[in-house]
Amino acid sequence: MTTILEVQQLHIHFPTSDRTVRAVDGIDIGIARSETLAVIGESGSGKSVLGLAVLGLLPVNCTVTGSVRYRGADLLTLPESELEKIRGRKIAWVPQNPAGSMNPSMTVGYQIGEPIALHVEKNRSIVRKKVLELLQFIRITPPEERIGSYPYSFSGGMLQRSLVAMGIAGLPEVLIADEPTKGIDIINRQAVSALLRVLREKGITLLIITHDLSFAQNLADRVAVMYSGRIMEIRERKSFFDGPLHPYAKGMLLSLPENGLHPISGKTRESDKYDGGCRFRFRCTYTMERCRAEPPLIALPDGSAVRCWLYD
Ligand SMILES: Nc1ncnc2c1ncn2[C@@H]1O[C@H](COP(=O)(O)OP(=O)(O)OP(=O)(O)O)[C@@H](O)[C@H]1O
Ligand code: NI
Repeated sequence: MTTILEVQQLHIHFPTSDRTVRAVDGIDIGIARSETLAVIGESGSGKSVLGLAVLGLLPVNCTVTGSVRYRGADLLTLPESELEKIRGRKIAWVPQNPAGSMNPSMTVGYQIGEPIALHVEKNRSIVRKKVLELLQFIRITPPEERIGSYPYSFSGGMLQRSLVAMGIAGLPEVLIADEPTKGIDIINRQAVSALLRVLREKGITLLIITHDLSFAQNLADRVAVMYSGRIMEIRERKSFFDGPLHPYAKGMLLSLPENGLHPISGKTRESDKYDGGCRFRFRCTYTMERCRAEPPLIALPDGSAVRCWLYD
């Protein structure tokens, strides 16, 4: 098993006038080639910022330490000219907001073709042929009619699928999808899920950021649960959904409608987060004296890991 992406001791902080937002606060994670990893966790836990770090697309107003290695090169220190050779070509991404991510004044076909023309093939008629194939692949048909359409004439689900097509057009090794099922109906969710499954079968490494647990369950090989900038649990998919270990992860599954919609009480308060103890202890039903000290990510015999003193 080859590790294609290796995140080590990653910290991404946003200094603001009155405090520092620790969006990512000490993440270590290795992603194997052809693996599908789902990153789940509540809003603001740092999922998107982690995804942006892997793309070398972090905003300028943050401070970053640690490393994100792709085939040995640290994406955090590579010069922009080198990053440009990787981004879009080797590591591509499907952004979070389909409506805002397409240029309204250019046809969808042109926009899907751009990464191909940029990275793969200069010949316009070959590019067009590949765009037609991609439209067929994402089931936007008939492709010959749709290739000249503008984004306004597409539904949210069609736009989302088009973004997937743009993401894979440059034939990347790694695809990062940020909330690919957000705001689209069940039919389109299934379509996006089916698309990503085909990519997975082709051996593309997938990093899926999602709130949608059933989506993660359908697709992922492993699941990483983030809370307040840290990974609380990282497990093989089936064992995670059969029995999550971390109290936050347990709470998350119990809050699903099919499990009776029991919400996790309390919410993350900024002041609770960074006193050196476990970030979740203010909402946890198992809190003990020890939780005043932040638990390490405790490795378990089956290769999974959980950040909780209960498992020490
Ligand atoms: N450019 C920025 N400037 C300042 N703070 C930021 C910036 N981008 C993100 N943050 C902060 O970093 C934290 C993590 O944000 P992030 O977008 O990664 O969360 P998320 O887990 O993706 O949430 P969601 O599920 O809502 O997309 C949040 O507190 C957010 O406000
Ligand atoms: Ni996000």
